[in-house]
Amino acid sequence: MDVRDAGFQGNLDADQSESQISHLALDIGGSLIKLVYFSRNKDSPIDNNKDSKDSVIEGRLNFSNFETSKINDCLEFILSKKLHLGGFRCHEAPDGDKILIKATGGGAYKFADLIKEKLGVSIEKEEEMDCLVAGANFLLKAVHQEAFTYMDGRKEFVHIDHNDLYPYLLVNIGSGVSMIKVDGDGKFERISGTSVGGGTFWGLGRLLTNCKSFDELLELSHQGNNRVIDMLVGDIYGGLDYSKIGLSSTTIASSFGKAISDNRELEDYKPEDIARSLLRMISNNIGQISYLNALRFGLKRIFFGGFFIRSHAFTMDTISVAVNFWSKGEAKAMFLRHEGFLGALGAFMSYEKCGRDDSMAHQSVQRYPVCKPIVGDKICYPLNGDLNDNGSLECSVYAV
Ligand SMILES: Nc1ncnc2c1ncn2[C@@H]1O[C@H](COP(=O)(O)OP(=O)(O)O)[C@@H](O)[C@H]1O
Ligand SMILES: CC(C)(COP(=O)(O)O)[C@@H](O)C(=O)NCCC(=O)O
Repeated sequence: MDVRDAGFQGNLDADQSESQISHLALDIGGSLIKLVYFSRNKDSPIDNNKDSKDSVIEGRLNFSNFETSKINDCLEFILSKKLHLGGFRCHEAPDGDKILIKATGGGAYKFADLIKEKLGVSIEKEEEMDCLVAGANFLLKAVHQEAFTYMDGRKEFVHIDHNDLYPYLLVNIGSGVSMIKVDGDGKFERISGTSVGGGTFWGLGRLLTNCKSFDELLELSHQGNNRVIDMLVGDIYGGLDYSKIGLSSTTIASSFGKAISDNRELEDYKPEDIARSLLRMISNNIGQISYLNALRFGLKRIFFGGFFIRSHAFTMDTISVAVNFWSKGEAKAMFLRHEGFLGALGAFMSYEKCGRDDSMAHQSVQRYPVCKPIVGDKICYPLNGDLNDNGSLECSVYAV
């Protein structure tokens, strides 16, 4: 994809018509459905010259998400914007299966029949790990200032040397957590995972604090103080560091450890403090397991994705501190601006395979431009903290 200039914008303009939208891809996970679709700029002509290798269509990649439990709202959204027409056509298929939409994640299996019934299109399933890796590689190669470090409240963009990107560890924190060693385009191995992930934080957090939304839980954690519930080294060592083994008095010795000794009930704790301890416990644990897996394979760079992160300062800070602490400063935690959309982007990129399929190349050439990452073009992003919700990425796609 030739990303010439990019910025995050709102959703589609109201007057964008169906003919301007193509390539809908879905990632239907345990918690959230992620959508990526391309919308052509109104003034960008569709180039029907199928012999040309260089026809460029300018437009935007749009990103949206819905809770998986509200899949019907998502399908209504797709219908209202006619996004379901942005699939690819398979002439050999029986009538009802002629339009196929790329989808990945467990929900591509679980909801295939519902989608067929409600949208009248079929799902072409793409493997989840393939998509995560393809999405991450695309972002790291094609989008300037995609990756950044976050430590002590400071965000620093990381220059990615395309000739020295691999190997790296990709940690996707969704409902559960997958850890993938990436060695190249399409070359990877899922080396580990843990069931203590984003679903755990949201599930336990909802039960313990009674909050009604994930954002409310994050907001609570922002205001809380984990020291009220966590048992610190200093609580055990009379306010002292345990310097012989490198633990300062403020290190958490036992997450939620004070809750056992206090004779206090759940309602005696502030929801803010519970949310803070929980977020810290889960982020710390993921950071530590990630580092141990990086160590197993000698990987120095760890990229974190998944909607759990939500560009949340405290989450990123905790993960970074854990990686830094355990690696003694050797390994680096890096985050991705499109953190939650790796799988959906990977499914989106897989439309390229359709363009290369001889049996339908003709139709694909004319109707469905194919994205080809082209590295090195500069993109300028507005730097604010709220880029990943329904933002869009301006780009050009090459029709092949
Ligand atoms: N609005 C939200 N509703 C629910 N969970 C959210 C929301 N925003 C972020 N999350 C977090 O993101 C996690 C899901 O991340 P995601 O990468 O979409 O995984 P999955 O593919 O399993 O749905 C949730 O478990 C939760 O921790
Ligand atoms: C099963 C999953 C790949 C599904 O992906 P998700 O919907 O959580 O993004 C993921 O939840 C996971 O890797 N869980 C951890 C399982 C384990 O290795 O213990």
